[in-house]
Amino acid sequence: QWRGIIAEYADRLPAHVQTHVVTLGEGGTPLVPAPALSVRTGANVFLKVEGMNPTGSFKDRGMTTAISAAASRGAKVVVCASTGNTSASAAAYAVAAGMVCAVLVPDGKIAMGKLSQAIAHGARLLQVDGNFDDCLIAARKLADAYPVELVNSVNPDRIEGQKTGAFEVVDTLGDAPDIHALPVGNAGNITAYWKGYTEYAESGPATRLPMMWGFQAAGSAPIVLGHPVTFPETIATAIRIGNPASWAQAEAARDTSGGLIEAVTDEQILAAHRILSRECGVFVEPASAAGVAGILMLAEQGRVPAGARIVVTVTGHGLKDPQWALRTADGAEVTPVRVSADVVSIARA
Ligand SMILES: Cc1ncc(COP(=O)(O)O)c(/C=C/C(=O)C(=O)O)c1O
Repeated sequence: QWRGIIAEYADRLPAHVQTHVVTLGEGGTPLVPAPALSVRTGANVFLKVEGMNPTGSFKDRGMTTAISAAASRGAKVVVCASTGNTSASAAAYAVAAGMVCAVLVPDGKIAMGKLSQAIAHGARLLQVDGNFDDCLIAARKLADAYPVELVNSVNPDRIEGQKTGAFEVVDTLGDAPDIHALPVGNAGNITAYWKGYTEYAESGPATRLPMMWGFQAAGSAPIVLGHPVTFPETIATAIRIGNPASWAQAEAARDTSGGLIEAVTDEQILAAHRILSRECGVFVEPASAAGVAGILMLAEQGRVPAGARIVVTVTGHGLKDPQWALRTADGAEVTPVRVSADVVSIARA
């Protein structure tokens, strides 16, 4: 029985997250071979399916550690800014910890699945008339002015939890991959994976380090452009972030690993989203497909080393934002059937 990432990686996590453990069994997510992507890229591609976490995204890895640390300090209220998944996760773990949770989300720019989670868990929802970046400024002010814990990825306990994704990849594959690709929004996740890979290489069991390949949405690509984006725009609302909190750390991961951070268009994201569901059997929300869009783009440019072992983190479940499957479906095949009819012959037709 998987015991959650704090118990499974206790020797790799700080003591202060272990005195009062709050867990929903996060982590231990599937590493799925993706032959359809291997054929398309000429590499050997695996998907780290983070939608299989308790609240449907990788955020749970960092929330178990951040909320556990807050609980050990006797916190009663947690607050976070979010494009949706952080708030869904914070709301669930706050309930598990018996805490009150306040979330600040950009008005009208949060996917329904995520909003439903925050509401279901009884979070205090503050819809900010602005973007995620405005929400984060407000959340920081709240945490400065009141005795509430800020659980955004500026909180180092979040990064500590999220680095376990890298540990699991190495524990499953036997070593680090040649390349690790993933979406980049607030840039906590690329920072966390790089931290995990370097720790596993320093003291073993990894014998090597991957290149980190991060991908931003073209309409919301501050790190690619080299300056903040005041009005970020992308259908991948989870990564619609113009001024990443972990900007410098993401650049360090890119440069130290000899990797890259580039942009993919919404069209490329939606094409990858569809390949994942129609050819790999993995249903993700749009932002989660950015890493796959990225390796497909680089393959088209002849920049994917032949036979390279690539792990792509797909970060959130498709049920978070189901409209993208419905809207782009090419007319779902619906055949009317009367119960009395000979269903077999109809199905065969
Ligand atoms: C599905 C999904 N994929 C990728 C990202 C980008 O990760 P970071 O680069 O670590 O920010 C997010 C981030 C979401 C939030 O930032 C939030 O929930 O506030 C996400 O939900």
